[in-house]
Amino acid sequence: MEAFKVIGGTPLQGEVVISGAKNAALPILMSALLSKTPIVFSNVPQLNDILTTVKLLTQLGAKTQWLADDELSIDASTIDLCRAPYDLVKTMRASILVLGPLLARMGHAEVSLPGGCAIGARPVDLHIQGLKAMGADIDVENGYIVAKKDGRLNGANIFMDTVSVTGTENLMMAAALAEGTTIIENAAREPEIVDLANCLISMGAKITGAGTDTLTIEGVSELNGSAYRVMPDRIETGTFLVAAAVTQGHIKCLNTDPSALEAVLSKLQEAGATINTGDDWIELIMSGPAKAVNIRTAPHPAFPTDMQAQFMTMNVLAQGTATVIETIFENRFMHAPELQRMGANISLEGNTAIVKGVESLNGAQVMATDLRASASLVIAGLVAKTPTQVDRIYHIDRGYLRIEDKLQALGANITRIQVES
Ligand SMILES: CC(=O)N[C@H]1[C@@H](OP(=O)(O)OP(=O)(O)OC[C@H]2O[C@@H](n3ccc(=O)[nH]c3=O)[C@H](O)[C@@H]2O)O[C@H](CO)[C@@H](O)[C@@H]1O
Ligand SMILES: C=C(OP(=O)(O)O)C(=O)O
Repeated sequence: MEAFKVIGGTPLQGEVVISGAKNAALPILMSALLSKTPIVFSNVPQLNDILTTVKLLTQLGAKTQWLADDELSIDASTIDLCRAPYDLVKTMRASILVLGPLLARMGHAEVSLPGGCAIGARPVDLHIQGLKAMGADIDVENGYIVAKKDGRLNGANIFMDTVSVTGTENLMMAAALAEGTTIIENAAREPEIVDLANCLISMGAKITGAGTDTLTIEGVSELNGSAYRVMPDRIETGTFLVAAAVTQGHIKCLNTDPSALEAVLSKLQEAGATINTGDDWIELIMSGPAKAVNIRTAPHPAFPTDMQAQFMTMNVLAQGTATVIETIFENRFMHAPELQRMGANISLEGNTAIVKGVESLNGAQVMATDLRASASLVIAGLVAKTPTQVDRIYHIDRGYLRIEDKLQALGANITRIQVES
């Protein structure tokens, strides 16, 4: 098994090129299932989750080909299978995103129920309810969601009880090929929703309201894509900015989009960072210890849950005491006990963490439990007084492209090592 060995003490300095967004690329690549023509996607990060997606699309009968490191061609004109099997879904929950497109295109989809994961139960009831409202007949059989519809799905008025990112994406993709108009209320407003909508529109879909809480989708009978460029990864960007802030460094993130990171940038400024931005870059300068900042996660445009763990590490070493409230996932504090093993002062009560800043952390052997928790532990390692080993980094490889290469280029001492499993 692989782990990271991190030797702390060097402020991050220099420039880092941000990759395409995992959470935008996943639904966008799945949307190729709706197109009768081949599409070339660019700015696609070759992350483990993306490779799983390519495997899934290939199993369904699509032809996929990497044309360059970050350029992928998908031809789904030939899909012939409608089943996403458990062995793929269990490694990547986002496989649920084939449900809407397959049902809309083929009138039939079988997708393994994802089950829970380290950060919470994560049900998919809203995906199912929305598709039922569009006329689908859906049952759960032997752990699989089995969905059928004779003819096209029907447009429907759908109110989502809880704001769900992939739920909104699944329904938006299904509605794009439905007969009639679908209105999704209380829709997610994340930038990745806007990116998916733009991709679908480039394929001929009629969608308005992306980025607001009401989406209107007028179904069309056929979609034909040609090319689409995935947006930059706002969470990778935020992670590098926090790493630079914690190490009191000075970095510039290139190929990114500051407008997708407003809540994160404003919290970094509150912590004492100087932030400069251009159209596609963000510079951060931190010349002293961070000030503690309170965080409350909530759907976009509020502070993203995917940045909570990284900010917890910043607060662990900050001046003062911070309250961190996680409102999206019921078990997303798994990094806290690992940070405590490095000397952090954190007390947990339900969905609230009280973090009292300490002067320094000691290195330790710690275990990554999920994607962003792993990032928070790597950041802690970058400033710990003694070496840190972060185990189970297959979590981090799901969402960060060559993170050790990018951190090394900024001056960090981090290496990938083999350890006994
Ligand atoms: C691939 C991807 O884009 N992943 C992101 C997506 O996950 P994902 O789309 O899975 O997260 P959701 O937005 O659906 O989850 C938000 C909340 O809604 C609940 N819920 C969701 C669906 C449902 O049918 N029923 C239900 O109760 C969830 O348990 C959770 O409490 O959004 C999350 C919230 O911003 C991010 O942390 C993930 O990085
Ligand atoms: C939770 C995340 O991803 P996923 O929904 O793929 O588990 C994440 O990107 O932080």
